[in-house]
Amino acid sequence: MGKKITKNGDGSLNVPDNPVIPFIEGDGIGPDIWHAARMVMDGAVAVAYGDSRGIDWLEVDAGEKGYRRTGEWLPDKTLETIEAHVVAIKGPMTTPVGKGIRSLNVAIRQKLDLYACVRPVKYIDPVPSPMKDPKDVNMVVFRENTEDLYAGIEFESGTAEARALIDFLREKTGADLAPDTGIGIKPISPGNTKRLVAAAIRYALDNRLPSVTLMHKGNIMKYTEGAFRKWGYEAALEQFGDQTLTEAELWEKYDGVPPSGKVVIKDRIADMLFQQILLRPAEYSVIATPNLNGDYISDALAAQVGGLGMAPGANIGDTCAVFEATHGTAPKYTGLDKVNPGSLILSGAMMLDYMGWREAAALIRDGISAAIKAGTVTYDLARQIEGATEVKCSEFARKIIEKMAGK
Ligand SMILES: NC(=O)C1=CN([C@@H]2O[C@H](COP(=O)(O)OP(=O)(O)OC[C@H]3O[C@@H](n4cnc5c(N)ncnc54)[C@H](OP(=O)(O)O)[C@@H]3O)[C@@H](O)[C@H]2O)C=CC1
Ligand SMILES: O=C(O)CCC(=O)C(=O)O
Ligand SMILES: [Mg+2]
Repeated sequence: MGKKITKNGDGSLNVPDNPVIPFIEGDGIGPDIWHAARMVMDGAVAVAYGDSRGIDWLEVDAGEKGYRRTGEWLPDKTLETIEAHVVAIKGPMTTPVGKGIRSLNVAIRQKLDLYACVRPVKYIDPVPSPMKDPKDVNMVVFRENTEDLYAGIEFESGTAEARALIDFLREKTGADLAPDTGIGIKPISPGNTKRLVAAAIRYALDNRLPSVTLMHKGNIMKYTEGAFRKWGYEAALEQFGDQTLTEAELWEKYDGVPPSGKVVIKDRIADMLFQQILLRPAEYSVIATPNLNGDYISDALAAQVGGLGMAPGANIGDTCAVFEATHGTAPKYTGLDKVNPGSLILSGAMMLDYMGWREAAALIRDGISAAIKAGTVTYDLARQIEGATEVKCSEFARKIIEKMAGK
């Protein structure tokens, strides 16, 4: 029987050889990619450690399958179980557009205070890419995960609450809003900004990365996105004064050549950054940004290195972490065993790294690369690689396992 992972006061983990890891299968393509990812993670652990280590998977209820089983979309027990086991992994869950339940994915992040959404974007040779030089794309998005327009504070057009807010805004600001305006609130706070930016800087320092870019639209939204920029620089100065410098200091004191061991903190306005990640990707490394910007830029960056099928991610807080792909449920492919499981498999590799099982994580990354080099790929890559053989989601997983085993 498996044992729980536990966390020490300094944030380090105690990982038993047979950890219990909760998982949520997810909706839409969730079951297909989950089964593929589980197979690959188990395969990697077996190749790396033989019988001495193994994961004891524990399914927890959430989403459509959870609702069918319990009558609840996200039972409290699921959140308690994830928190108690410190590390978990999930497939994507459906959020209806313009009506119905709020996002369960977002609820997990908010309720467990998983404040950093970490999405590494790195080119894996030989994945097809629309970039001239895809190897220059090597960024990690640190997306604030608990507030911003994602907080879900909204007032529907025509409701008494929306009208009261419109009257309040007219009185306080003179804003002349149409009486049937719908309203969404964008909360951004210093505490949540600073802990996110601090996590991004710590990551850059630990991984010897050159810069952290604060991405914002602070010229237009001065007291939310503009404040994010201000608080980001403050966090750098207050918590990492000796280890960081601004772009201005870089030029004034170091003639543009960063001194070793220091991270350059810079900022860019969001729309402009979207063109720079295409035209000058080598200039960006870690990107720290509010929730909605982070949502947009992570899918755009995924496209630059092969698409959403290859885009992993993690939601990390002080007490626990939940790993998940960047993409959603891709409903038109439900049950077809067709899509690329690479994103969830690479999220699994991130999870194994987080647990300190680095050998298994490395095997997964090498195995994916080898399977793609062999030209056996799912539809999304097959349609871009001349002469490739299209395989199913589960077949791609088996090919990765074969490659990990050296076949
Ligand atoms: N964290 C989560 O759980 C998330 C959940 N969602 C939810 O998912 C649902 C659908 O969202 P939608 O906007 O369609 O975005 P999706 O990310 O689900 O899919 C959009 C398109 O991206 C491509 N794609 C996505 N995943 C893969 C994969 N594994 N392999 C290959 N291609 C892939 C497909 O492109 P093509 O058509 O070109 O083949 C697909 O049609 C919504 O309810 C949304 O709220 C969305 C994002 C995150
Ligand atoms: O929760 C959802 O349905 C969508 C969330 C999303 O797109 C994301 O977190 O990247
Ligand atoms: Mg998204």
